[in-house]
Amino acid sequence: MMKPSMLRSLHSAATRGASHLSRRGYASEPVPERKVAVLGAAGGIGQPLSLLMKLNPLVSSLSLYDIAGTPGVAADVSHINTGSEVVGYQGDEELGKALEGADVVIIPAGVPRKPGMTRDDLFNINAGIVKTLCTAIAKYCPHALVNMISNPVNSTVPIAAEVFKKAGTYDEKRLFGVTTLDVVRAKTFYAGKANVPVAGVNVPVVGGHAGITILPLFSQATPKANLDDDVIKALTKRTQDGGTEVVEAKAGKGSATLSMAYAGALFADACLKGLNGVPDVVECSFVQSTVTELPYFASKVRLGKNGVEEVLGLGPLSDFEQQGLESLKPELKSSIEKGIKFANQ
Ligand SMILES: NC(=O)C1=CN([C@@H]2O[C@H](COP(=O)(O)OP(=O)(O)OC[C@H]3O[C@@H](n4cnc5c(N)ncnc54)[C@H](O)[C@@H]3O)[C@@H](O)[C@H]2O)C=CC1
Ligand SMILES: O=C([O-])CC(=O)C(=O)O
Repeated sequence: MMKPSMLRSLHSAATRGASHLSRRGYASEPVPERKVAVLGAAGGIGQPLSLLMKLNPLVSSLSLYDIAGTPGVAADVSHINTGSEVVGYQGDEELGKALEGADVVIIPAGVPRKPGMTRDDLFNINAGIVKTLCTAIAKYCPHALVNMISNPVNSTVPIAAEVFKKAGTYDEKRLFGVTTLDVVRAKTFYAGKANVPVAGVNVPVVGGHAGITILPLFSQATPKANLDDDVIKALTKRTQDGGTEVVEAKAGKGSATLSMAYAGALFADACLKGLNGVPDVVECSFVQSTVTELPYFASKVRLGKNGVEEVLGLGPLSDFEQQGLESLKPELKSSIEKGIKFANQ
């Protein structure tokens, strides 16, 4: 995955004038041409995410789509002196062109929460947006890896799967709910309490992406720290409520955008590395799963040339985590079923 140090090296590459980086990896190996499409590119997440993807040397073509505002965002981002070509597409009639030939499609299109709302309160608007966009993906780039950011992720991923199944293009290896922000938060909060440098911290986060369905596994966090049970409980709650913390702080002006753009860029980078054959790329993601009895579940996933290479198991859980796992299942199950039902109406 893209480490913070890599963002620094991307920045210095960009400031050196890195046109050659679109075709060359870090070890001077030629890397394949890759098209990445961002759907919702003019939004709060979409804009900084487009910027970060423009800095990624694994991207050769960056396609920025939204219902409005993309000409400006694309013109702006295109002036950055990295190698990728940037094209903006606006409105339904340009969606096909935006998607054609895409290797990775990132979807941050949809409305964000306001204080007092749950992610599920976004369902009525975002479910329809995701359904429309996935119908076009099935038509124009059926083999792309789809990175779903739009909430409620616990329902939008099943919606996408059903749309792809109906179109006859579903491949469970290619559909991902982006839960990377939960991991990013868990790492940050853990490093603070454990008093260790955050750059070396790892924390798996499993389950789903809403409230108690977000289950950080601090018992597996590295480096190990002897944190008291009440500290682990507080860290777990803060990770579960991380999105709400930002929604409240923004006081009606939306939800996490900058940290989400960072997390989305990390996950897309991991997908590109996997596609390019880089070994041992492992990230947590909400995918089709047999890890529990639920059909979709977030856990560590090994990424490869076809997307998901292996869905990894949960590993040993503490009693507290085991309880958290049992408590999250009913909510996650009903969010998944809601998505499936909507897509088949
Ligand atoms: N998975 C995660 O961890 C996170 C997910 N989110 C979710 O990401 C979504 C976007 O959040 P923001 O960027 O803050 O919202 P925003 O409102 O700032 O941007 C959304 C963008 O989507 C565009 N859009 C709407 N309908 C569209 C369509 N049919 N096709 C293409 N674009 C369309 C809008 O024009 C807008 O530019 C929300 O659903 C939010 O809840 C936010 C943070 C974290
Ligand atoms: O909380 C929200 O609505 C946005 C989100 O998913 C997050 O920040 O984790």
